[in-house]
Order: sequence, then C-alpha cells, then structure tokens
Amino acid sequence: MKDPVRIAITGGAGQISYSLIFRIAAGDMLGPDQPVILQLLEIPQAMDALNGVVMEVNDCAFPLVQDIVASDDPNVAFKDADFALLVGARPRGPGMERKDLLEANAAIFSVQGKALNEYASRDVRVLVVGNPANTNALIASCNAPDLSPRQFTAMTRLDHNRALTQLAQKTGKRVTDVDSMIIWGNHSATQYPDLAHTKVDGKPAFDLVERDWYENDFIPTVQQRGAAIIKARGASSAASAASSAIDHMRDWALGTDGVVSMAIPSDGSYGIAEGIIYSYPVRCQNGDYEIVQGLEIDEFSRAKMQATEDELRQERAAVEHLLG
Ligand SMILES: NC(=O)c1ccc[n+]([C@@H]2O[C@H](COP(=O)([O-])OP(=O)(O)OC[C@H]3O[C@@H](n4cnc5c(N)ncnc54)[C@H](O)[C@@H]3O)[C@@H](O)[C@H]2O)c1
Ligand SMILES: O=C(O)C[C@H](O)C(=O)O
Repeated sequence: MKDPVRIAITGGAGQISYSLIFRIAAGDMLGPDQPVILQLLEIPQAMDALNGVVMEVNDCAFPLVQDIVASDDPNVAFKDADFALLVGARPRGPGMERKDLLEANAAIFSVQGKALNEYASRDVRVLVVGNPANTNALIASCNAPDLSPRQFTAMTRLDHNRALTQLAQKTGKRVTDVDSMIIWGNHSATQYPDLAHTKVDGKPAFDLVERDWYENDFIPTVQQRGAAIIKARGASSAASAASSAIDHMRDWALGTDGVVSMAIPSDGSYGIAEGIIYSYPVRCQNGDYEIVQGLEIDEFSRAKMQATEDELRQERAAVEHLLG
C-alpha cells in the first residue's frame, strides 16, 4: 500500500463538499490504491455541520480513508497538505455576477494563502473553486511567496466539461469523441469557449456545426451555464463542480493524454501578459502541466481572449491591496 496523502478541503460543510469529499474518499481523484487523510476546514459556525459530514464519511467505511481532521483553523487544516481544494466561499445568487463576490470572498484567500505558505507541503497543489475563482487563486498565490505561483490554479474544468457535452450533443457524438476543447480566460461570463482547434471524431468541429450555432448558441450557453443552473436549482452547481474539481486534480497529479483547460498563472503565452490567473489549454504529465503552444489565433478569437483578459485585469486592480 502507498503512503497516504493529505488532502485539505475548505468549505467542508457546504454543497460542493457534500459530493466532493465522498468521491475523493472513494478514490475517484487519486485512484483506488492511494490512501488519503482528509483535512477539512470550516468556519466556527459550521463546525457542527462539518462534524455531521465527518460522521457520514466514517459511516461509509471507505477503505482508503486513513484519518479525518476537522478544524476551523487554516493552520491545522493545511498542515503538510499535498493537495488543497479551496472551495469554502460564498456562492452567488440570482442576478449576481461572480465578480460581485470579490469583496465578500477575497479576504478568505489572503488568509488561506498565508496558511498554505506556512504549513502546507512544499509540493502542495492548490485548486481554487470558490468564486471568483481566478482572482481568488491570484490572491492566495501572492500571499504564499515561498511556494511557486505554478502551484496555484483555478477551476475552469467545469466550463470545459460543459462545452464538451454541448458539442457532443449537437454533433450526435460522445464526449470521448471530442478532442482539444479550450476554455480561455476567466471563469465568468467573459470566458471564451473556443472550437477553432477542436475535433470531433478526428474532424474539425467547424466542419460539423454552423458558425451561427457556435457564436450565438454554444458560446453564450457555456458562458451562462452557471447562471442557468442557479435559476433552475435555486442554488449553484454542486455535484458537477465537485466532479470537475476531481477531474482537474486527477489530471494534474496523474497526467492525461488529452488537452484540458486549467486556469494557471499567465506567462506571456498567446500574448496574455503575466500577473493574472488565466485559463489555457494544457497537457498534464509527470505531475505538471504545460500550455499547449503554437495554436493559430484568428481575429474573432483574439478579441474574445482580450475581453476576458481585460476583465481579469480589472478584478486584479480591485484586490491589489490584498496581493501582498
Ligand atoms: N469554479 C467553479 O467552477 C465553481 C463551480 C461551482 C461553485 N463555485 C463556487 O464555489 C464556492 C462554494 O460553493 P458551495 O455551493 O459549496 O457553497 P456553500 O455555501 O454551500 O458552501 C460554502 C461553505 O464554505 C464555508 N466557508 C465560508 N468561508 C469559509 C472559510 N473562510 N474557510 C472555510 N470554509 C468557509 C461555508 O461555511 C460553507 O459551508 C462558491 O463561491 C461558488 O460560487 C465555483
Ligand atoms: O455560476 C456560479 O456562480 C457557480 C459556478 O461558478 C458555476 O459555474 O456553476
């Protein structure tokens, strides 16, 4: 049996965690031969609810779970963490944009960045799910100067997965037939789901779908999917967010043949200047990710990539005081 890894999950009593924790405990993230120690963080007012979640995890008798730590202290929850899934934050309600949460949630990520810097494993991989995820990840990273910025990522995998299904359904194929889906930019309504490089069953997506569907149906549907779910469910996406968080971490840690979307520190690739957490197409191997390079960008794509970059720069400007 392998040595256990420590997985910190914040917002342990929330909606997303109610799916996420159990799937990680079952081995969906790191495989059926990887024991885990779960380190769950909540705010003091939610500790009773968190203890209820711990009771349920125990009652599942998951063979992979070696220990569970439940705490309201980030320094305890992040101690020696190999993976940190930062989910705990306020969700938006109807009529709000994700950036409206910036003020309420930003402070959480500066505190947690400092705690990760001080207490987590030096190799910790961090995924920010709490919204606005890209800018919260930037805040956490800037408050963790002893860790590499590359260790801080934000989740656009849910957008990626949404886009896969939209295209598969439109073309009458399966999601596994779709290759090189790309989400560029922010996990927000300005994100750019790009089909210019996507293939379905080996054929360019643009040979199979109308331009009108792409511009006026596919792009807005993916951009607005979170709001559509809030309208339908009366609460923001939870099980699908948990599933995508697992996909993101699994591919990062264990690798994947395909192209996936991850929001990562911009490094100048594709003309996106440094200083923001921007979603790029990446390939994951040997526990690391690399941006897919060399894709041709036409004028339509360039304008959309620029718009979402502009929004991220505005979000950054609004939290400059928290960037350390
Ligand atoms: N990136 C994405 O694709 C994506 C998808 C879905 C939801 N989200 C976001 O994820 C976040 C969580 O969503 P949810 O539906 O689970 O919300 P929720 O309100 O059900 O749960 C959030 C939990 O976080 C806890 N929390 C708040 N502050 C905390 C802190 N400082 N430390 C630890 N825990 C804290 C709360 O007590 C609560 O239990 C929201 O911001 C939501 O918008 C992101
Ligand atoms: O849309 C939201 O506010 C929740 C989440 O970010 C989503 O995309 O479902």
